[in-house]
Amino acid sequence: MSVINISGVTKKFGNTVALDHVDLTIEPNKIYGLLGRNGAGKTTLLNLITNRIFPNEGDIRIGGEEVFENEKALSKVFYMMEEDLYPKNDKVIEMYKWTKEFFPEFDMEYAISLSEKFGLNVKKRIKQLSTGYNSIFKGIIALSVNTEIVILDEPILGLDANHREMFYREIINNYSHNPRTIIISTHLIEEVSDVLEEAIVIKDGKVILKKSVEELLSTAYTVAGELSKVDQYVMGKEVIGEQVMGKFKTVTVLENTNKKNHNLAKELDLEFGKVELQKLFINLTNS
Ligand SMILES: Nc1ncnc2c1ncn2[C@@H]1O[C@H](COP(=O)(O)OP(=O)(O)OP(=O)(O)O)[C@@H](O)[C@H]1O
Repeated sequence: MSVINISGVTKKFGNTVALDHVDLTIEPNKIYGLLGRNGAGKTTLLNLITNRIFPNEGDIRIGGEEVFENEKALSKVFYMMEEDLYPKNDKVIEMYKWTKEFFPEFDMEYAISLSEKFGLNVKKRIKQLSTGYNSIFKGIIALSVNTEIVILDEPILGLDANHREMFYREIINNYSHNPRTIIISTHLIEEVSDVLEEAIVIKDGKVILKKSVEELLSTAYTVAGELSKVDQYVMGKEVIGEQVMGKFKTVTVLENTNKKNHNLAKELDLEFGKVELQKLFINLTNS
């Protein structure tokens, strides 16, 4: 069963092909990371899913129904956009009330308790919020809205390290109480990697990968130790990153670990480690 179904979708802006025959299935109750370099087509895809723009070709369905001017299908989705669309003169609390009118499942109590937790004064006007607090405000709405699908486009824009950590923890906490489909589009891949179950990588308007993060991380590993021994170890293997510090070297190898590798590493006194999602992403999207 899928909640979002995208088939053969192409979107052009003049001569720019922002999305090129994209097929994608989003399953229920998973946290997805939508990853891609600048201009890859992430926002275009999210705008298409939420019917803000229309494809030149292809079909987009939510819960089996076409999204085009379909209020019922679209009411299942909440889209936290990077853009700021809230009226600047209104107060945070007024925006919470306004959201509840459109999304009756909006949990006001939770929104207010989150505001306290993050130190967001709900009596402030939107225009008085700093960039970070503006993201917190939008993030709180997204977490409280209780739609079947929640889309977050760059949700941690301007947040300091503490607030980012708090926000990621809150996503997991929220999801464990109320599993649903969450799609997070972000550039801060390493930070969000523990939150994600599945990664979707877009490159030049095409979906080049859709895999569980666990599976993805098992496709590579790091190995570290004395420089010459590491060089000996990686002979004939595909290396996608390396770091040298004096006589010490760490490399990222693109392959599954196996017993043979483990034995060889042991012989050479090398240590295995986990690859970072960011490293794999760079390798996938670099060329
Ligand atoms: N309204 C528009 N008019 C013209 N070109 C557009 C428009 N929106 C997007 N594009 C182009 O489509 C391509 C995909 O853009 P999109 O905003 O979807 O990328 P993105 O992956 O969200 O990038 P970023 O990470 O930088 O936000 C880019 O080449 C962009 O310039």
